[in-house]
Amino acid sequence: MRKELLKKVKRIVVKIGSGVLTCEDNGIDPSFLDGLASQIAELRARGIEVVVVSSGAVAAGRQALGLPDRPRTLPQKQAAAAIGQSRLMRAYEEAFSGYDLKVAQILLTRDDLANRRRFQNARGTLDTLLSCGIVPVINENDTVVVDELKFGDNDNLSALVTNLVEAQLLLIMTDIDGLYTADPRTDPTATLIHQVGAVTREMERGAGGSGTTVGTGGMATKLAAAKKVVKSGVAAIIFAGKGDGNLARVMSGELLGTLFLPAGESLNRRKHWIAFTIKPAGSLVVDAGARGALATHGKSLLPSGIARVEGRFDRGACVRVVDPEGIEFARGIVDYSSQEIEKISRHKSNEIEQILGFRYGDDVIHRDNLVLL
Ligand SMILES: Nc1ncnc2c1ncn2[C@@H]1O[C@H](COP(=O)(O)OP(=O)(O)O)[C@@H](O)[C@H]1O
Ligand SMILES: N[C@@H](CCC(=O)OP(=O)(O)O)C(=O)O
Repeated sequence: MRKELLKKVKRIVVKIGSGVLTCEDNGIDPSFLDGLASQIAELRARGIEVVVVSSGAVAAGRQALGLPDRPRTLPQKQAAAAIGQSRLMRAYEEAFSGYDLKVAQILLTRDDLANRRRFQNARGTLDTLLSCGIVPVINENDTVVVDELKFGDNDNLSALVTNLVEAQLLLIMTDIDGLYTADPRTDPTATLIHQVGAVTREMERGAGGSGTTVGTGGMATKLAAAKKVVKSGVAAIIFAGKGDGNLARVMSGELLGTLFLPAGESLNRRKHWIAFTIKPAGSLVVDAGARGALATHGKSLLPSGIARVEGRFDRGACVRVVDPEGIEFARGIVDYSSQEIEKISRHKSNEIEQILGFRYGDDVIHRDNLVLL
C-alpha cells in the first residue's frame, strides 16, 4: 500500500518540528541538519522535489539570547523569532551547501495565503525555485503577525503549503514516532497507530498538546494538518525525525510512523483554499431542507433555506454554513453581503430583485464556491 502510494510521488512537503531540529540546550542541531540535507539530496537525485517547512526560529533565538525559559508574550516570541530566523537559515545554508544544494527562505502569514493574488504569487515563486533545483525553506513570518493573522503552528502551515505547491505527500517529522491512541508521555498504555483511513473523534480526543518546551500545538495540530491534506487526495505521514536516515527510510516505503491515507473524493486546489485557508467572516444557519439540498443533492445555497445570518460580511466573503443543530457542515463564498442576505433570507430567488432593487443571481452561495466539510 505505502509503496504504491509513494511510487506516484514527485513533490513532497517536509515539516520539521522544533524538537527535532534542536539539541538539549535548544540550539540548532547541526548533525540533524547534515543528515536531512544528505537525504534531501538523494531524493532530489531521484527526481523528487522537496519543500521544507521548518520551525525552530523561536528556539534558536531563545538560545542566542540566553533565555532560560520559552518566551511567553507575543512580542518576546516575535523578538526571539527575528533573532533566531537568520541563525536558522544560516544553519540550513551551511548544511545544505555540503551536498551542493541551495536553500531559499520564504516567510508567510495567513494573510498572504488568504489573498488569492498573493497565494498565486507565492505559488509562482515556489514553482520557480523548485524548477531551479533549490530547496525552499518556509516558516511563519512570526515577527509581523498578531494572533488573528497567525497560522498558529507550522503543522497547519505545512498543510496549506501542501495545497499551495500541489505536493502529493506531506511528511511531518516530529519528536515522537507517530500518532498514539493517547499521549504516551502521560498515558503508558497508549499504542502507536500505524495507518489511518479516516480521522475519528477518538483519535482527536487522544491527540494532546506539546510535551516539550520548544514545540507548539503537539499532536492535535498534526492530526488537524493530516486531516486537511487527505481531503485533497494527498497522503500524510507523521514520524520520528531524529532517527538515523528516517526520511529516506519512510520514502522507501518502510513502515515507520503513522500513514494517513488520502480521502476518496478530493478537493481541487481552489476548494481546498476556500475550506482551509481563508478565515470565515461569519455564518449562515440553514434549515434542514437546505442542509439536505447541499449535502446530499449537490445544490447551491438559495436564500429560501437560510434561517439566520451571523456576523457582518461583504459580498465575496467566506462564511461557515451551519445546520439547525449548530454544526458547521460546509464553507463557501457568498454572492451577497450579510445585510442583503438578512433581507432576502426565507424568500424565493425570484423575489430578490424586488426586495433589493437588483440581483447578482439566484444563489447566495453557488455550488462552485461551496465546499462540504
Ligand atoms: N496522541 C498522541 N500521540 C503522540 N504524541 C502526542 C499525542 N498527544 C500529544 N502528543 C505529544 O505531541 C508531541 C509532539 O508535538 P510537538 O511537541 O508540538 O512537536 P513538534 O515540535 O515536532 O511540532 C509529542 O512529543 C507528544 O508528547
Ligand atoms: N514559527 C515557529 C514555530 C511554531 C511551531 O509550530 O513549532 P513546532 O510545533 O515545533 O512545529 C518557530 O520557527 O519557532
